Amino acid sequence: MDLFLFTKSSFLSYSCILLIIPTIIFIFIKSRSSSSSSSSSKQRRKLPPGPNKLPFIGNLHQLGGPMPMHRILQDLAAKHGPIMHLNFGHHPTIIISSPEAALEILKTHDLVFSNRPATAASMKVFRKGPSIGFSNYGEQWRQMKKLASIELLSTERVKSFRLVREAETDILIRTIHDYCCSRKQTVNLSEMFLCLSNNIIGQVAFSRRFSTEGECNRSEHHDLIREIIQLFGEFFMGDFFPSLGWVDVITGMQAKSIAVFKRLDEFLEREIDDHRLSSDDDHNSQHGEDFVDVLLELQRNSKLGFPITADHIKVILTDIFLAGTETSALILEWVMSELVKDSRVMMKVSDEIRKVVGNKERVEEDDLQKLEYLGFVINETLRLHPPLGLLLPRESTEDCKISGYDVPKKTRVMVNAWTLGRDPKLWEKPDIFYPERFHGSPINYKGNYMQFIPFGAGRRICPGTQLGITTIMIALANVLFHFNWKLPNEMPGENIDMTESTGISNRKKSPLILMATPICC
Ligand code: HEM
Repeated sequence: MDLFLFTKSSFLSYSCILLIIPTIIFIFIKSRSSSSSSSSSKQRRKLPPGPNKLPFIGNLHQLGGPMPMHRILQDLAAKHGPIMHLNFGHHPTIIISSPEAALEILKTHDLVFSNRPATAASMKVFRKGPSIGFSNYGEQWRQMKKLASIELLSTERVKSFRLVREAETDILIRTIHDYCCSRKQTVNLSEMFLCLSNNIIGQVAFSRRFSTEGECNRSEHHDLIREIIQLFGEFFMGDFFPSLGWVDVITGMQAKSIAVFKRLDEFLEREIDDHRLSSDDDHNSQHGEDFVDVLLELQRNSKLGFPITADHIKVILTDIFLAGTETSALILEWVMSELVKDSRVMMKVSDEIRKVVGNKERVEEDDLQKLEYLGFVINETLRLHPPLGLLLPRESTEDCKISGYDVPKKTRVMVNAWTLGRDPKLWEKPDIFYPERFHGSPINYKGNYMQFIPFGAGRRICPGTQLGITTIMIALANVLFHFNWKLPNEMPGENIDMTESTGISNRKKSPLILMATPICC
């Protein structure tokens, strides 16, 4: 069977259509004929699949399309079972949708499945050094991940950026206030949340804001990050059919990724040079050291026992920007969408915050631990809307058995975290947004409960969990403390558009535009 989903056309310039279409038809015919010839040769040889062989479902050539990939794979899993063998182009891939198999991949055989398959985009963006998110497992990767986890994203370091998060949240609240009271306008929360998380990461990494206070206009940097993230979701022919990598030259995809990478490289180079040139006295950030300071200091004192080059520094900063900006913003977008849709939960969580914070001017980070229901609301959103529905793909380094099936070396694996979070065998009424389900439940997002793995699990688990969750909690608590929210034009909350976009991250398709009413006026 061939499952052809070929609907995304943005990357095709008109002149390339002439070339691409015959190529696709050729591949289609070739893959059909090879699958039918192999099945007829199987019949001829009368070789039924062995007991350990994972049945082959078909070829999936997903180039975007109207449905997000995690949904397509969920539909297929409902038909073919929770462990499927598909080919993505030339790459044998298994898709995991059961908690037992996920546990085997992410925990029991974590080491075997700790590689990341290289993609055209990752090779361009990370061509200079070992990326934490996209490199294969190995000594260099271990060093980089340890460096990020201990020196940049540790509990202590995350706490040290508290003033940054609180100050940026204040700016967000002032901006919303200005929109709804002075300008009498609706609020584009999607843009504002992206601005917020971009500025928090900008401050934490470089002591720099990327947009003017009061405006959420898109800065050059803002657009650059968005373009890189989009690049990871784009179709590169070479990723599916390595021998057809030349098609990416003709379609302009290769030039596009080189150009984006060059802009990123120049931007990082400037930031690092500025930090090198400015003495400690000049350095006037609100929180002491930023990530570039920490990395330059580690480079100078060689404390880590391995050399850190300028390229290492750039790669780590790129990882953090790519992984840390959009993820937090899109969770905030989904939480607010779910709350507007369900007035009961909106009221309950807002009441909790207002009761706990009382007469204070704002919610501070010390208040967050008292906001139990807010925590449940965030968990429930992460269950229904994990930003990376398929986590990040992995690849096996040796032959292995999963749920009794043979999985050969170099097989790609995708774990469908989105499906696991909505499995009716694992969750009661899974499609209902019901934060109370986390009350008294031991289930958390730390990678030990396979039905709930929004941050992944095992060696490749997200190292930015704490920074991400703290950013989300402080922003959300303040947005709910200061304002009441509803859809514009008296539209009932249940009419909100909850359609998901396609691409690598699970965003809302349409921006979240709401009416805010300040509590104090
Ligand atoms: C709050 C929202 C976030 C979510 C839901 C999230 C989710 C994820 C997921 C699912 C993965 C892949 C895990 C796997 O393959 O098992 C990942 C990896 C990663 N995340 Fe996050 N993330 C978030 C925030 C952040 C932040 C704020 C940072 C850094 C500032 C960050 C840095 C990374 C890095 C570097 C990796 C690659 C880890 C590796 O491959 O070893 N993330 N994240």
